[in-house]
Amino acid sequence: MAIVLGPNQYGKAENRLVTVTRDGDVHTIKDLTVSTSLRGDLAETHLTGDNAAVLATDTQKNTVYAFAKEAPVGEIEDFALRLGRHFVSSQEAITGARVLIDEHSWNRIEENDHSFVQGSNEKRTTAVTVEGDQAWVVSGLKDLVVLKSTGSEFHGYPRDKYTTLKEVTDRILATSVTARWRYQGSGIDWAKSFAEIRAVLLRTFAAKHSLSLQQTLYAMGEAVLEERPEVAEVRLSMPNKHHFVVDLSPFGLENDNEVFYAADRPYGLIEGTVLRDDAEDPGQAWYSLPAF
Ligand SMILES: O=c1[nH]c(=O)c2[nH]c(=O)[nH]c2[nH]1
Repeated sequence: MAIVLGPNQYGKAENRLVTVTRDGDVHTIKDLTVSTSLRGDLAETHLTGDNAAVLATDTQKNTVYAFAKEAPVGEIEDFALRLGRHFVSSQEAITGARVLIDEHSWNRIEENDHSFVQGSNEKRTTAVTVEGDQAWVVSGLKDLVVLKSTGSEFHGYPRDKYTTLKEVTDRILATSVTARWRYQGSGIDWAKSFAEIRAVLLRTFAAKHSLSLQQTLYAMGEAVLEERPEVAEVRLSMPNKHHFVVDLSPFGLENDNEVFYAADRPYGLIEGTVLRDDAEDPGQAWYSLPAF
C-alpha cells in the first residue's frame, strides 16, 4: 500500500470587496464576497514543503483588489472569468482556477446620489471554473425567500405507524430558494439573463398550483429551461419553511387557516436538478461544485 496525495486546491476564501464608482456626484456601490481556489502541480508543497509553485493566498487576495481598480468590476461573471484566466495564464504550475462570487445588494435611499440601504439577504452568485483555456460559468442566487398563502396542497403520501401529518388541500408554501444554473454557449448578457431567470423562478413559484414542493421545484427548473436557451441545467435547493396551523381549540377558538406557527427547524429539504437531455457534458467542472 502507498499513501498518495489526492485532489487538492487552495486559495483565499471570502474576500470582502466593495467598490464605489463615481459618475460625477452619482455613486454606484458593488459589494462582493470573492473566493479564489487554484489547482495544479502542487504536490511539492504538500509532500516536501517546497513552495516554489504556490502563489500565496495573500497574493490571490491582493489580485482581487488590484483587478477591481485596474478595470471596472462589471458583472460578477466577467470579473470571475478575468481573475480565473489571470491565475491560470500567469502561473506555470496552476492549471485550474475556481472563482466564486456572491453579490450583496444595496438600494439607493430615495433619489440620493450616494446613500444606500442594504437590500434583502438575497445574493446573486457565480462560480466560474477555468481549466487551461476552457471556462464554465454556473450562476445563481441564494436566500430568495418566497411564500404563497394558498395554491398549495399536500396529500396522498403513505401512512405508516409513525405518520401523524394531516393531509391538507390548502396550506402556506414557503421556501428560501438556492438556484444554480449552468450556462452553455457564448455571448451571454449576464445581467439580463440573471434578471430574466430570477423573474421566471418567481413567476412559476407564484403561478404553479402546488401538490408538493417537489412538483414546484421541477416546474421552476423546467420553466427556466423552456424560456432561457442559454441555460443547460438548473439545480435547486428549497427548504420547506413549514407554517403550522396553531391549535386554538384549548381556547375555544377555531383556526380556519389564519394563525400559523412559523417553524425554523427542522425543515424539509427538497433538492433537485432539471436539465436538457441533450446538454453538452461539462465534465468535472460542474460536478465538482457542491451538488446543491
Ligand atoms: O411539499 C412537501 N413535500 C414533502 O415531501 C413533504 N413532507 C412533509 O412532511 N411535508 C411535505 N411537503
